[in-house]
Amino acid sequence: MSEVKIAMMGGEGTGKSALIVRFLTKRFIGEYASNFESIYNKHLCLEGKQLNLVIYDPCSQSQKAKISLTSELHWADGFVIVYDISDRSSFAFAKALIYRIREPQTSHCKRAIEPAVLLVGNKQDLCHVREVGCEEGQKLALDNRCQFCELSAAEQSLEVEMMFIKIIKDILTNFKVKEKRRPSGSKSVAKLINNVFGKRRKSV
Ligand SMILES: Nc1nc2c(ncn2[C@@H]2O[C@H](COP(=O)(O)OP(=O)(O)OP(=O)(O)O)[C@@H](O)[C@H]2O)c(=O)[nH]1
Repeated sequence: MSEVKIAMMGGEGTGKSALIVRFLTKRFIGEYASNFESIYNKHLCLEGKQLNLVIYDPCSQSQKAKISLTSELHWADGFVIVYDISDRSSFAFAKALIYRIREPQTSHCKRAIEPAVLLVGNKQDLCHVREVGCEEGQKLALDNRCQFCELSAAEQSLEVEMMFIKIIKDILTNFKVKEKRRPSGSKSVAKLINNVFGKRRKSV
């Protein structure tokens, strides 16, 4: 069974826990504990495949502490970066996180394939006090090879589900690309070994 690991990142109070709880339980409860980090597990079947989904929800901490992302970059297959459309500073922080994930030095951490990233503008129900335009989110995502959506954890259960499905599908596509690359690599190693031992056998 494939394991899919997602890290939820973003500024304080942007709705990371609310999105996870909405996805897992279809409920919005309003207040969520934020003084400890959590790992959620869910079994699901997608496109006929059984998956074990693991979601990491960090505890509330200073933005400076969160920006390093070192352990998350080693651990996660994909990131959901959340900002609050009614809070411009949370968008600036989302941007910093995306730049950190996409910076070239980061790629050596874990992979030859860059992680899937989905940028989420949450709290769309607060559009009357909007500080970040939808097109700004779209542009940030497009410029940095991320998916994008705007939604409301408070009001939109289906959209939240679709958002998680979207990032999971992107991660599965990355797994397939990795899988395709592996056999050709091992084939060339096998060929090399054969050549060496083949030659030796001949000379005996
Ligand atoms: N209006 C509105 N409020 C929301 C929405 N999503 C979350 N909230 C509220 O925003 C506040 C913070 O939500 P959390 O889910 O705790 O946010 P978080 O990002 O996990 O917070 P930290 O762990 O402290 O960083 C709570 O009061 C939620 O009820 C939304 O879609 N609309």
